[in-house]
Amino acid sequence: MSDSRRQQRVTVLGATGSIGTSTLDVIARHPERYRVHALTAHRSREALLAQCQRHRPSLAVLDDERDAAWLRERLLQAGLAIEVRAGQQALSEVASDVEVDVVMAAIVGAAGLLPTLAAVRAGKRVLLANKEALVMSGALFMDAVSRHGATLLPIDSEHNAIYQCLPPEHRGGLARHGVTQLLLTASGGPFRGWSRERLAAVTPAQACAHPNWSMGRKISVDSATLMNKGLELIEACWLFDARPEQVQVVVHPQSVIHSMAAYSDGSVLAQLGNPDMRTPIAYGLAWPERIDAGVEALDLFQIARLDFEAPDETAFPCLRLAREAMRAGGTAPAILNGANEVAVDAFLAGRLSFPGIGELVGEILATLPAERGDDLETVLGADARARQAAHTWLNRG
Ligand SMILES: NC(=O)C1=CN([C@@H]2O[C@H](COP(=O)(O)OP(=O)(O)OC[C@H]3O[C@@H](n4cnc5c(N)ncnc54)[C@H](OP(=O)(O)O)[C@@H]3O)[C@@H](O)[C@H]2O)C=CC1
Ligand SMILES: CC(=O)[C@@H](O)[C@H](O)COP(=O)(O)O
Ligand SMILES: [Mn+2]
Repeated sequence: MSDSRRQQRVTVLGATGSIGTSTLDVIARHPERYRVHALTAHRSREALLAQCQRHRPSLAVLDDERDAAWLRERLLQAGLAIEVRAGQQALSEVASDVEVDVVMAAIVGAAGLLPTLAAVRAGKRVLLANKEALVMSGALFMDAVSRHGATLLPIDSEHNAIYQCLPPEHRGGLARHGVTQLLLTASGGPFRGWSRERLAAVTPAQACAHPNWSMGRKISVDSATLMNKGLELIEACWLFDARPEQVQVVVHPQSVIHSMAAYSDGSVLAQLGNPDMRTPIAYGLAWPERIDAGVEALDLFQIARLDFEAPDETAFPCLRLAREAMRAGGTAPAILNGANEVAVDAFLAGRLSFPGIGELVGEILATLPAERGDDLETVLGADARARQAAHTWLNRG
């Protein structure tokens, strides 16, 4: 086996989540190519124990020391020599470990920023699902990718699609490669076509019932508010060196076209496939090769039609707020993201209405001034201030 075909050692951050379990599914199909080095979870100790028994990593990480002690004990009883660590720092350690080749960044939210950056700074192949990390720290994240020679592969289905539709060396300005626009598809979520009035009474269960994708609760709510598309617009700007004006959001309810790139000669290249995250995950793991992902072949006769419409930014203001935050620059996207995470938690806990998510994020963006966001301390400070202001807004009389 040549060096490029040596077994790759993979750390999966957020292993117990939707992306994490899909990643392990793809890895298990190719034992000759991949070996699991480390698996991490926040609190799901039973799920992590089952994954350790199945995938036999060298290391496992949980947030709390008591959960870690519980896992250590169970692994010992099972006769498995797996080291268990606890806490935030341990996440960055297993992401940057010299023995690791590939890191799947699949922790949800801002909690993924430091371990993902640790993987980037260690020059790993980083498979980026955790879009919030890039949204928060855009310039410094992309700068770290260049400076440390990391290989960044987008896993978010739309960005993975665009990556596949662009020429291999696309950085340095889209225009140089004849690309005129990126067409970012959106399903429209479970409330596509609903009025603002009707949205007032929606429940967390309704918001989490995505029409096409099975995902974690936070991103499902983001899809329902269109904040997911807003975060993805910002993500696309950083990944592909695009201005917000160069990214057009196209509602496509079937989620079969995962996104497109338009060229100056009139060509539009699209990537299609069944809505199954194992496709972009397999692409990221194997790039530039292709491997079986266990995904059913696309049957166009069964799909029969593909529809397109413009997003409704009146009923769903979060997309506009994200675009404005990207235009404002600096720490504005970190403020948007921090406020949104607090708002989504409050909505899921029954403390905020669905339209309240956009209202809260809009209010925090309007009140907190954005600063230049060139260093990590400033980004983390903006995130903390946004969260504090959002909690104050929620607790107001
Ligand atoms: N699901 C999807 O199809 C897609 C997801 N993404 C992005 O991928 C990321 C993961 O999404 P998804 O898999 O749906 O999320 P899930 O909620 O399903 O999983 C999140 C994972 O992160 C862990 N986690 C949560 N909070 C923390 C924390 N504070 N510290 C450490 N680990 C933590 C969870 O552990 P535990 O189980 O213990 O809580 C779990 O393993 C998100 O950024 C999302 O936007 C992007 C495109 C598609
Ligand atoms: C699978 C994936 O990439 C999600 O981000 C998905 O795009 C969510 O669907 P929406 O288009 O509804 O936001
Ligand atoms: Mn997506």
